[in-house]
Amino acid sequence: MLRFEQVTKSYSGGFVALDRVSFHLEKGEMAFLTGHSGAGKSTLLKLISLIERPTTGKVFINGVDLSRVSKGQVPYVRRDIGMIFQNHKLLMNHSVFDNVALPLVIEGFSGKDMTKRVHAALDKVGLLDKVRCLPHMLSGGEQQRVGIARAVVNRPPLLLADEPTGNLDPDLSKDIMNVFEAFNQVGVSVLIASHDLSLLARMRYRTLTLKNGRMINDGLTSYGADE
Ligand SMILES: Nc1ncnc2c1ncn2[C@@H]1O[C@H](COP(=O)(O)OP(=O)(O)OP(=O)(O)O)[C@@H](O)[C@H]1O
Repeated sequence: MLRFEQVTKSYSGGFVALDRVSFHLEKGEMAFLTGHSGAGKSTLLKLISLIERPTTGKVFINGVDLSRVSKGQVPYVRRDIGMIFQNHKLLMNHSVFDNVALPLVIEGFSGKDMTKRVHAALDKVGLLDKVRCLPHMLSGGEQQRVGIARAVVNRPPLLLADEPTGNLDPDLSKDIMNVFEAFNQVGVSVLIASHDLSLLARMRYRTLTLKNGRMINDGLTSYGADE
């Protein structure tokens, strides 16, 4: 599904944010990406979503070499990726429906087709009853779930989340993780960047650990939260 081969990313000025990183995320796999602040987590996600390009090395999604993807083809690659952010970037003066529908509007959907898909996505995150609300009428956890519904509304095979539980208390974080697990159980590949070590330890998924841009660990978490 997703493969990094010896990927290095230097930003202008020469700072090396990622240093020869290699890993493979299988189709239908769920994994965490962790590491200290500045370790390179967001940079790694940006290389997958083509916000940034590697300095050297290659990134593949479903066998497609992203270095061969031209600027004009970027939107087509992004269709296969659902992105979820910590601050969920909702349009605050638009309804929950409009926020979730946005990716479909961009793709040219309208009418019943669009409504059906938006309702299905909101149903999956448990927010069908909030469809007419404005985001400010929702709690932080609910707003995050709207962000997830928007990310999955065009049914991408890969979900990327950057600190999706950053502002949430442990119970709400667990709710959000349950939503990701439910998508994973129907075959969606999921990669979640998080520095919440206790959450990672509770979840017991494969964890990729970055330190100063190097991948220093790839395996089950061993933070020992509930041993
Ligand atoms: N556009 C940029 N130009 C120059 N340096 C950058 C740029 N983006 C990130 N960096 C640097 O690259 C390093 C890695 O940043 P990145 O955002 O990937 O880290 P992170 O692990 O996601 O950190 P955090 O957990 O704090 O979000 C940092 O030292 C950062 O300052």
